Amino acid sequence: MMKKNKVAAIVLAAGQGRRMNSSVPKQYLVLNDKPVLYYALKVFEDSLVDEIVLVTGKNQIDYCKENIVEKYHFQKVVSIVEGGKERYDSVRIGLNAIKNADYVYIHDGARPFVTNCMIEKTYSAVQKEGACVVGVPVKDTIKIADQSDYVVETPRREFVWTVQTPQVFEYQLILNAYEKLSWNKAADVTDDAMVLESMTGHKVKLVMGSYENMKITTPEDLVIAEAFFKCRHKKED
Ligand SMILES: Nc1ccn([C@@H]2O[C@H](COP(=O)(O)OP(=O)(O)OP(=O)(O)O)[C@@H](O)[C@H]2O)c(=O)n1
Ligand SMILES: C[C@](O)(CO)[C@H](O)COP(=O)(O)O
Repeated sequence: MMKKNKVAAIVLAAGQGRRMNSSVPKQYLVLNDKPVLYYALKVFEDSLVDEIVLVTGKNQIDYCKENIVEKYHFQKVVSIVEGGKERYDSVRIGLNAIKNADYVYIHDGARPFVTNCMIEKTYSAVQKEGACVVGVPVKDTIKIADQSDYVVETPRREFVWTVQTPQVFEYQLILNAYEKLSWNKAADVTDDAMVLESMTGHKVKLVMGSYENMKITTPEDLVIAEAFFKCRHKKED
């Protein structure tokens, strides 16, 4: 693939994993013999991305440097920075840590099943569209509810996707959007595309991801993720 642009990736690992309910933050839990965070870093390390900014939790920089970045020889990790209270704070810190980039990938360190194919597909899309996110069409029927749990709307399923990461943007575009984000709007933010949509109105293209590209969020997700790895090994045998 031809590439002359400068491409950066922010890998987020500064969350506390409250829903995982584990004393060790979920990004460091062991999955198939390696820390959860290893898998996303490995895919970005071996991809078209030029440099990676790793965003970690408070007092975790040295731990990550020794036990992940140096141990697994991730040479594209050019900086490790301490994240913020919410995901959007960590993204903003990550964006500011990038010195020079045309495009930026933003990825949850808690999503170990990102693939090189997703990275390449989104790279093609972002050069054309300026902003794209990986996602999958929903399989269930979705209901929009009111505050008392009564259904107020059933959107047509063919138009409903769940979105994942990576979310990929022209660097300056997403940086400007995050700079505009005020604290009262930030409270509702659950992904990066939403910041761009609400702050600039820029269109965001959906790119087909995979149903495997799950986020490790609650304890049962680890069981499912282990099963995915077992399945992969079986296929390789
Ligand atoms: N302040 C935060 C919060 C989240 N994240 C990262 O964003 C990704 C997605 O967030 P989520 O799954 O919500 O992680 P946690 O915040 O750790 O989980 P919880 O909401 O259950 O506490 C994770 O890779 C997480 O480490 C981050 O870098 N900084
Ligand atoms: C960005 C994200 O992974 C897209 O699905 C998700 O919205 C993160 O949400 P979380 O509440 O921080 O897990």
